[in-house]
Amino acid sequence: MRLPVAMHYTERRRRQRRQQAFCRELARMALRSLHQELTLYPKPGLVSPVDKGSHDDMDASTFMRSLFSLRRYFSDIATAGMAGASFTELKRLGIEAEQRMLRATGGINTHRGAIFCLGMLSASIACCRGQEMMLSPQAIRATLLIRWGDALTGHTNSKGGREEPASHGLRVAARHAVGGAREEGALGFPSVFEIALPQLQATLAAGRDWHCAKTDALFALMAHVSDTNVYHRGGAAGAALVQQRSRDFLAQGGTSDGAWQARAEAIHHEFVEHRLSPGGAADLLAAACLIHAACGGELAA
Ligand SMILES: CC(C)(COP(=O)(O)OP(=O)(O)OC[C@H]1O[C@@H](n2cnc3c(N)ncnc32)[C@H](O[C@H]2O[C@H](COP(=O)(O)OP(=O)(O)OP(=O)(O)O)[C@@H](O)[C@H]2O)[C@@H]1O)[C@@H](O)C(=O)NCCC(=O)NCCS
Ligand SMILES: Nc1ncnc2[nH]cnc12
Repeated sequence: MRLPVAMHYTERRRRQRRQQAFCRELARMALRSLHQELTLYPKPGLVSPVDKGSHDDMDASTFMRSLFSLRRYFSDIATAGMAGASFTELKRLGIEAEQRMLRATGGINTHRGAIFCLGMLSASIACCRGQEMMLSPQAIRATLLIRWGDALTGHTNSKGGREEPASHGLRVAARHAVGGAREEGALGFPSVFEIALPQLQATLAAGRDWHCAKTDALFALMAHVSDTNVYHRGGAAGAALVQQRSRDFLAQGGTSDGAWQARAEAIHHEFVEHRLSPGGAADLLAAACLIHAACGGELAA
């Protein structure tokens, strides 16, 4: 039986409202995930409410201003992703968000990696939802690669295109042959899905709390990721130090060891001494929190 036209219209409007509400909720999750990363301490070399880590031009309030400037962005990119927008459209939203972030922070780059990483993942989560798929890490990653994988690979290969000013990431990639954020995206964020998320889940499954889970996940990321921010500040020697300290921390049991807090704090001070800042790993931790939350996990306070 055919529904009357008015009923079709009402049903369509209801569905549209539900989808808009989902995109707004997803944007809130993305912001909460970034906040979850910011408030974590000890966090080697990184900014937290306790101190400025290895940075002298930004503190936690700079990050909070940046975070507020991204409110509309996450909801816009989710809406675009739900509608199956092209990568060109997502990139336009990403570039606008970068500009708003830089205005909010007085020109300091707080969240460029996060705009890219959590932005693409938000688009993918919303796209899954738009197709009424069950939200799972596998579905979100597969959707990202099917929809935008080719374009993300193109984005990696367009390194140094004339329209882009040479970023720290591009310079480091050329000098040290490391992939960085672009390669992460092109491969469907393996560090989020294969490193950080399983580590978050393993620590929680072992009965430790959310704070421990985030800490272990951050150390797992620092042990594995080629973080262009670390190379930019510390070169290959700095990157080797970050990986070694992180592997040692995990080999001693991570947060299952009674003295983990003191050990993490000592590594924090050592990184600050060397001016090292694993900002890429911090962004990827926030991305893993977002996937955890979108798939039904709790983001504890
Ligand atoms: C794809 C882009 C992200 C461009 O990346 P590019 O390769 O050109 O490099 P950068 O501009 O340097 O930015 C990359 C940022 O990504 C983070 N990152 C690093 N390594 C990884 C990694 N392996 N995986 C994932 N993410 C990674 C990292 O971000 C954090 O560090 C930031 C501070 O960086 P920076 O300003 O360089 O360093 P400072 O120490 O502060 O410098 P000084 O004190 O010396 O001045 C901090 O913001 C963290 O976020 C890298 O910085 C992207 O820019 C792009 O293409 N944008 C266009 C928009 C777009 O395409 N969007 C797509 C749809 S959303
Ligand atoms: N907490 C933090 N400190 C420094 N750089 C970062 N990039 C992303 N999060 C960061």
